[in-house]
Amino acid sequence: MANWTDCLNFGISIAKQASEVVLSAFQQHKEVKLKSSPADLVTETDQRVEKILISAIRNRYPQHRFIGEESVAAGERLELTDSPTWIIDPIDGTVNFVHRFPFVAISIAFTFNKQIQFGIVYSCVEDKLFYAQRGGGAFLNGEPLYVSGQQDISRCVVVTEIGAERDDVALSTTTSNICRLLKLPVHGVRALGTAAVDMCQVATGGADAYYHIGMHCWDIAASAIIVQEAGGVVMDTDGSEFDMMSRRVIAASSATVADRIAQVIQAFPCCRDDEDNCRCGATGVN
Ligand SMILES: O=P(O)(O)OC(CO)CO
Ligand SMILES: [Mg+2]
Ligand SMILES: [Mg+2]
Repeated sequence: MANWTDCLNFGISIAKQASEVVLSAFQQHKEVKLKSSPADLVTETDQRVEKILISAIRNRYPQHRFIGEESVAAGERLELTDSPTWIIDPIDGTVNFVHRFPFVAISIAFTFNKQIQFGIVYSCVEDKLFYAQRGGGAFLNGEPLYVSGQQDISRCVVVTEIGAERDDVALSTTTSNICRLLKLPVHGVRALGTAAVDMCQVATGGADAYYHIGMHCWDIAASAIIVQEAGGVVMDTDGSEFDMMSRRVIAASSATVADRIAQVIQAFPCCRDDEDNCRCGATGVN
């Protein structure tokens, strides 16, 4: 079996370099364009960082393939094959980036035979580097990470996002899911504005669970393996096996907590990332 450590180390080094671009633009005025909805934003820095990452990786690994948020938004086909593939979100938390709310991350996952081999989430402003390689444990700035192990939903801090979908069905489902969780009760519900960093909170034990319907593979693939390698559970919101293309995810400190959240929340219709006519995330509103 291939050992992808060289790729992981290269990914970490280019994520750190690219974060300099994010940080130098962070305090500046940004030109903002809309994508799939008025809450789905893109800036020149998102596009620039994705180009920097892809060209550096392509230079070093010319045979590898890519799924990049902004390349897909520009019309590139989203297709996961068995080839080594880098799944890139150049800025996870673009709304935060635009507003200078200090949680923005570069998220890089790597798959082979369609299985996630490693994940890197670099929370740029916090200078926190989360990473994990399959079978090798999860780390934050070099220190091992462990989930809380919490089994009791009524003692959980649960992280989620409101998301970019603002149609009536998505909004009412999203808000009623939060109400149902609060009534269980849980200790609290939180949202940092970046799915990648949200999920990494579960890996640190600072939160006990994360769930969302409507995120894309580039938002969640890297942090999914980080949560799993920290001892957590990642599954679909319907309780089935995690599928990064399904746009539904629960990441939790234990199977008990994940199952309880799956029982409580409802999903709204959301086309799969790898569906041919799914234009979710593609430039539609400008
Ligand atoms: O900022 P991005 O990459 O659009 O991602 C959002 C999801 O919509 C936050 O995770
Ligand atoms: Mg994102
Ligand atoms: Mg992004």
